[in-house]
Amino acid sequence: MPLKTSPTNGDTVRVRSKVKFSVDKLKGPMDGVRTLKPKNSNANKADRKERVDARKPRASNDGVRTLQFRDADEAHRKVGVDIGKSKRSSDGVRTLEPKKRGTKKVQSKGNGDDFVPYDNVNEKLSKFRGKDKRELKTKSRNDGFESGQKRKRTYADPEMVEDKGDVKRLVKKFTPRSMKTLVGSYIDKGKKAPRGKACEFEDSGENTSPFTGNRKFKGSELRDKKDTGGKMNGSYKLKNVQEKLRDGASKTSDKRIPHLATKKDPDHRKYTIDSVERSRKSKVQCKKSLATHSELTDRPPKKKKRGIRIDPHDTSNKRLDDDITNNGNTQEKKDLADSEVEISKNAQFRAIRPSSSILSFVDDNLLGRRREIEFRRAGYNIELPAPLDNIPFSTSSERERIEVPVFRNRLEFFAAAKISSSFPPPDLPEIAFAGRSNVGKSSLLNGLTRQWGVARTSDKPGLTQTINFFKLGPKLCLVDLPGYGFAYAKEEVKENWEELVKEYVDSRVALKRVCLLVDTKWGLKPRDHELIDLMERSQTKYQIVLTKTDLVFPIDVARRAMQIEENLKAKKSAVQPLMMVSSKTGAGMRSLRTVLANIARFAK
Ligand SMILES: Nc1nc2c(ncn2[C@@H]2O[C@H](COP(=O)(O)OP(=O)(O)OP(=O)(O)O)[C@@H](O)[C@H]2O)c(=O)[nH]1
Ligand SMILES: [Mg+2]
Repeated sequence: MPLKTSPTNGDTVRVRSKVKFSVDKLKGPMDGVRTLKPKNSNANKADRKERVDARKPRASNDGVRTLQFRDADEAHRKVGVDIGKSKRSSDGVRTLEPKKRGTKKVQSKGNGDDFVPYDNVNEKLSKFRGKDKRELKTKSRNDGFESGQKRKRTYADPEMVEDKGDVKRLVKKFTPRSMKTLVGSYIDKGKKAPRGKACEFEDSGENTSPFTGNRKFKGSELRDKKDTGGKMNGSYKLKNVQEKLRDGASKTSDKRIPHLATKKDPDHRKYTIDSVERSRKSKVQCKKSLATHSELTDRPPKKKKRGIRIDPHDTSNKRLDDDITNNGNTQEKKDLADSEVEISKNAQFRAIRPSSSILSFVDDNLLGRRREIEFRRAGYNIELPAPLDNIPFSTSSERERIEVPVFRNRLEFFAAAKISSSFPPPDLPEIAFAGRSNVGKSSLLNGLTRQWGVARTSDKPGLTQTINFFKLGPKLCLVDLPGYGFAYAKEEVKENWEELVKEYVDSRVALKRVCLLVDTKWGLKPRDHELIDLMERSQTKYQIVLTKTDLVFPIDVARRAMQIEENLKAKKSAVQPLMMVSSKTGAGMRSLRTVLANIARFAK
C-alpha cells in the first residue's frame, strides 16, 4: 500500500491494522514509492499480527505492496503454495505447486522474484481454506481445461481421438445390450470369426464392424491371459458365442477372417496389440459384456458362489453342506435311504384302516388322547387317579367297587429273583408282565389292583432289575419282569436280565400268561419279536397289551392295534384279543381285569 505522506526519520507511521512501524531509514524509491523499514522488535509484532516478515519489505515495480514469507514452508502453511518449487513458465505466468493439492497458477505482475501479491493474500487464503479448495482440486485434475468443462479422455492413439464417434461408442456404449445386438448382427450377417476367438473384432477394410479402424479385441490374447494365470478367465465363458461365430465363419471367405487379415497387415497387427494393451480397462469391459451376453442368450446366469468354503468332513456345517454330502457320500445316501424307509413306514401306518370293532372299542373305553371335558361329560371325576377305571366318583373304598373280585385282593410282594435258582416255588398260577424298559409294566400292576406304589415305578428306564413276585389273594400271582432294550444299566447287567427273563418265560411251569406290553406310540420292536419267537417255541401263551394309550390319538391307538393283530395273525401262542390300556387314565383296565381274572378262575 503506497504511502501518501512523506515521513521523516524517527516518525512513526501507521500501516494497516494498527501496526506501528518506526521509520528508521527512508530509502529513495526508484519508482516514486516509498518503502518502510522497521526499526526494532516491533517488526516481530507486525510479523505475528500481519503474518508477514516486514523486515525486508520490497517494493514492486508497479507499486504493489508485497509480502515475503520467511521460507517456503511458511508460505505453504499460509497460502498453500510451495514457493520453493515455484516455476516460471515462458509466458511470464508463475506456477506455484501446492504440496499434494494439485497445481496452482498465480499471476504475478512483478519482476519475477519469488513473491505473491500482497493484495491477493487474503483472497488466496480464503480460497484455499474454504470450498474453493475443491474447486482447485477439480481444476488441477482437469489441468489444461477451463472450469466447468468436462475432462476429456486422452488416448495414446491419435486416430482414436480423431474419430470421436467411435471412441464414444467404444468407451461409453459398450453395454450388454449393445453387445447382444452387435454379436447378433455378426451372426446374422454370417461374419467370420476364427476358432477360439470369440471377442475378436477388427477392421477388415470394409467398414462392417462398429469399431471400424479403431479397436480390436483379440480373443487369443484373452486366452493367453488365462494360460498365464491372468484375470481374463472370463473369456472362456464365451464358448457359446464362439460356436455361433464359428458357424457363421464357415459361410464367408478367407479374406474376411480377422486373424488372416492381421497376418497380411503387420502394422495393423501392431496397432491392434498396442490398442489392447493400452486400453486394458475397455478390454475388460468388453470381456465382461460378452460374457454377460453369452449368458443372456444361451443359458441362465450362473449363481455366483459365496466365499465360504465348506469342508465336507466338518459336521458342524451340516446345514450348509447338505447338498455336497448327499451327492458324494455313500454313507449319507444310505442314511437317506433309511430315512426314506422310515418315512414310508409311517406312511404305511397312516394308511391302516382299523376295523369297526376296534374303533368302537377305542371309542367306548375313551382310549387315546382325550380332552378333560370329554371325561367330565362322561361323568368321571378327573381329580382321582385313573378316573376311567370304571369307578366313577369312587370314595375311600375304591377296591370294593372293582367289579372283578380277584383284583380286590391285596397285592403283596413276596419274592425277587436275580437268577433262576432264586425263583420261588410255583404254587400259584402266575401272570407275568414283560416288555421293553419303561413301557409301563410296574405301573400296570398297580393300576390293575388300584394299589399305587406297591410296585415301584420310575420314568427312568431300567428301574426293575429283578423278577419280582406279587401275590394277589390266595389264588393268583403277578410277576413283574425286568425290561429289555434301552435302560440305564451296564450292558452285562442288561444281558443278564434278558437271559433271566428268557429262562423264566421258557421254563416256568406255573406261568399261565405273559402280558407282552407294547408302547402304543412305538409298536413292536425287534426285541419284542425275539421274545415272541421264544414264547412261540416254548408254547407259552402271551397276550399283547398296548400301554400308554393316553399319549396318542384314538385313531392311532386303533391303527396300532390293527397293525399288531395283523402281524401276529400266524402266531399260535398269541392270545386274542389284543388289549389296550392306560395306567394313567384307567382306560381299558376293566377289560384287562376281566381277561386276567378268567385265567385265575380256570387255572389249576
Ligand atoms: N402317560 C402314561 N404314562 C405311563 C403309563 N404307564 C406308565 N407310565 C409312566 O411310564 C414310566 C415308566 O413306568 P414303569 O411302570 O416304571 O415302567 P416299567 O416297564 O416298569 O419300566 P422298567 O421297570 O424300567 O422296566 C413312569 O413314569 C410311568 O408314570 C400310562 O399308561 N400313561
Ligand atoms: Mg418296572
